[in-house]
Amino acid sequence: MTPEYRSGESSRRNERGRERNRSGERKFSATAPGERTRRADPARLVAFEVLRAVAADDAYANLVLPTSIRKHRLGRQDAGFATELAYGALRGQGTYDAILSLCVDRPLAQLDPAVLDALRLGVHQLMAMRVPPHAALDQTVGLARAVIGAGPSSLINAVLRKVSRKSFAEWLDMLTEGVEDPVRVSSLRHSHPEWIVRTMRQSLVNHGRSVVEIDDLLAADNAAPVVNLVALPGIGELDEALEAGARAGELVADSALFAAGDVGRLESVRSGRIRVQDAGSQLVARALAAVEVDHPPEDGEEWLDLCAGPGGKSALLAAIAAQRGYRLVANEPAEHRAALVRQALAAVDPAVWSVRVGDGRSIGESYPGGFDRILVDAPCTGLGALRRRPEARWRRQPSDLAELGPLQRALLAEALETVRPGGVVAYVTCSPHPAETTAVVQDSLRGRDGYVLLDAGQVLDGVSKSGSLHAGHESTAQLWPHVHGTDAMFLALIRRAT
Ligand SMILES: C[S@@+](CC[C@H](N)C(=O)[O-])C[C@H]1O[C@@H](n2cnc3c(N)ncnc32)[C@H](O)[C@@H]1O
Repeated sequence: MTPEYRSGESSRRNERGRERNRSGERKFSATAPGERTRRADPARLVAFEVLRAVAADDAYANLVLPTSIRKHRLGRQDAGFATELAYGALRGQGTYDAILSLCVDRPLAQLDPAVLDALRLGVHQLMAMRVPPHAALDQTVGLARAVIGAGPSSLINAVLRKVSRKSFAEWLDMLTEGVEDPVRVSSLRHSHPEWIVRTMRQSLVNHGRSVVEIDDLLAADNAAPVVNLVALPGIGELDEALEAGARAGELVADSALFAAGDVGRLESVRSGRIRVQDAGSQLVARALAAVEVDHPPEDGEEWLDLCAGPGGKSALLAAIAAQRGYRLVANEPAEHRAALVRQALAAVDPAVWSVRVGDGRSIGESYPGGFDRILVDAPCTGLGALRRRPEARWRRQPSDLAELGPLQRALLAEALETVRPGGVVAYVTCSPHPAETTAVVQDSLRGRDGYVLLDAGQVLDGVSKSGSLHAGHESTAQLWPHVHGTDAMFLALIRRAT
């Protein structure tokens, strides 16, 4: 069935895409579901398309969403509403399904997957978006009628009515009443799979923090991250972004936080002089650039980004290298990602950098002279960036860790062999999981003489604005979303003795 679009709805949305004029009272339409709207509100249709593409085609929400927003020509407010709805429903899926299980008369697995996605969208509007209940019901039924058919209208209407009878806090209390396992409680309250909750508890302790922080950490995963910007040193200025409403970043130099809409409207961003990059990524790249190298070559250092795609850290490193008269090789095995690296580096003098397309595990063969600084930003589970990838928590499996472990160790081993005496390797992941952070570093250094673990926390402090991040623990460093407002980046710095 071809969806029809309804105008006017968007005029009730405010700047952040939230709906205005919500009264405390729960009102429902007096009209029977079969007689109500058969049209899909374009913003809700976009959110529905995103959920369907994620579930049915294994798509990434952050890639599908902009395409769908463009296809349906959403304005800024509607785009904000669609983003909050799609991302919120995906992040909240675990908790929302638990609520729905208490309101549907059969196992959720027996529902048409499209109906289940429509219900999740309805629940998110009711529980987290302050959409008036009658609008959430009417619009979800209208969406379902337009894109799925009339069949499930009554079911959707009845289920969402049940959901709307309690507040989110009341549902959470009901779901967790009598549950003694703290992992299960956190999983239900913060919509994370139990294995990830367990992993995060272990990660906090492993990196010298307390397990009582777990709820703050999981809650931080559920908050939309503010867009972080970096002005490439010597190339970009933040003026335009600041004039457009950005505020200077508190963690690291040349950074800003931009919460004023589409960052693509800034010319400095379009030209690549300013880039979107999490402050944690900025900090770890700057830490590698800041640490001392023993006996640096007189004709300038050679730097390597071993796992460069899509090129965020390469761009920052290359800009710093350019300021110092150094050179950077950015290596990436996937051709399409190598193309993104070239794009990311385009604003930096091309005499400074080159891109190699190849497996990092054998890079030493191509560069027998080695490098003075090597960044190993290893392929990892990305468990430290769940707030950025709303569906990732449901897709990742504990078995991913076992698969990635040998690759992470092989890449770090190759970097340790390829770094020049006196040079430094930075091992970085956007995951705090001990299996891909400290265990990889310890295994790689075991039995290998002549390598020293530097105090990464101290080096990070040195490149931070405050001078005191409290990220270090036993020589390595771990940033956290709930503490630093960054992705959970891990950093180890290893120097090869001269
Ligand atoms: C975490 S990402 C790097 C992010 C990047 N440093 C940035 O800041 O934009 C890991 C990258 O490693 C690449 N990779 C996977 N296998 C690799 C290998 N064998 N050698 C080198 N890189 C590899 C992936 O394609 C991916 O682009």
